[in-house]
Amino acid sequence: MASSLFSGAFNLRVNSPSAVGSKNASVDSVNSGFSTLMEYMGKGGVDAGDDLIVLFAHLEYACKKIAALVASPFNSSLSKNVGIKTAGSSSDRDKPKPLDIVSNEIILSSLRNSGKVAVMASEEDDGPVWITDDGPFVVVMDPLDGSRNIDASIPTGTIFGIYRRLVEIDHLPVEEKALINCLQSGAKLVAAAYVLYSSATILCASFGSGTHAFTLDHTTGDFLMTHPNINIPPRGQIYSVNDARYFDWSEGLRQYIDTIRQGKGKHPKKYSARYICSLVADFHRTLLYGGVAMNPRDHLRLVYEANPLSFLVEKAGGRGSDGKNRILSIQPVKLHQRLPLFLGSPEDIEELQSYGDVQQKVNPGYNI
Ligand SMILES: O=P(O)(O)OC[C@H]1O[C@](O)(COP(=O)(O)O)[C@@H](O)[C@@H]1O
Repeated sequence: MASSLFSGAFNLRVNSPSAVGSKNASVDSVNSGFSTLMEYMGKGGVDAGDDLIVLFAHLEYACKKIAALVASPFNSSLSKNVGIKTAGSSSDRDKPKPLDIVSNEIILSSLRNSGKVAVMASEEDDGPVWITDDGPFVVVMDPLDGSRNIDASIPTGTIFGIYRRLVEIDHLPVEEKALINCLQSGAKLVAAAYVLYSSATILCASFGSGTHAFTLDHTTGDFLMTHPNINIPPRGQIYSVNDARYFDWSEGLRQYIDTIRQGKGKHPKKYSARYICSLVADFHRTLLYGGVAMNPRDHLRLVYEANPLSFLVEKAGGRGSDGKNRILSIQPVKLHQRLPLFLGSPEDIEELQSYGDVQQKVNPGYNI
């Protein structure tokens, strides 16, 4: 009984108008069955190419391991890096590592095993890691965003951006070409994805045509397409920001938030606030329900967070902005460059930007 209910729910999804009315005709054939991420990437779907399929198979594997790790009863000692020594050991090597470091290692090992990655840059590392000379791809990533919330079992996420290796600079010294490859503008992304570790584990990806979400089926280990061709609502009714910073905000941002809270903006409805303080979770909700998710101070990273998420929101019909400029048009100059970030529905972002001065100028450091 339970299993027929379960498959019934799946069939509903398969036959839903959004699944049938997909933008990409070749994807329709896949949507006629409940497709996995791998099937979708294959020839019957988006035809992402063998190299990218192999890479994603490895990323999938790494993220399933991270999903298990964040849900593990043993993760609280990992997340605190409290230095519990295992019996009989005395060296630092045996100390538990924080979850974001463990996640970084899991993904790096998968990228190495894929054989498809020339260079990887991670929010957790000081500089890029050169992996293999002939790898066709460059991967930039935040291995475990929101990990400061993990002790309270609040959702976390992994973010990836994937570029092609710049073959024209293959002759440069490794350090130089590694950095240049990782500093490509977001407009050159060939794919981006995030994985949300929450009540469900969801992998949301774009390979350039549409943004699609796949939910991990724990019974088979497959990521099943549950949200084909996500279209962010043109306008939402939710704003997502750390409100406690109100008195550090610029005048424009205060006015904007005051206006939409009271239902006096272009949308004559009072907005509601939602803020998980976990970027992937706040972004995922925004993608599905619309509105705007923002961090107006120089905090989030252009390379690892802003670019991949802007790529995904744009492919879903939304916008990614630093308050003034389109994120994907900003040329990164530093690997760990930080900036204000506003992601969301096109009409909400346009209205927000019309207030001009929405970036937070002061960043006093909030130790929480
Ligand atoms: O403290 P703020 O400005 O609300 O920032 C919260 C944001 O910072 C993050 O925790 C990422 O910051 P870290 O990379 O320092 O962990 C996001 O998940 C979240 O959206």
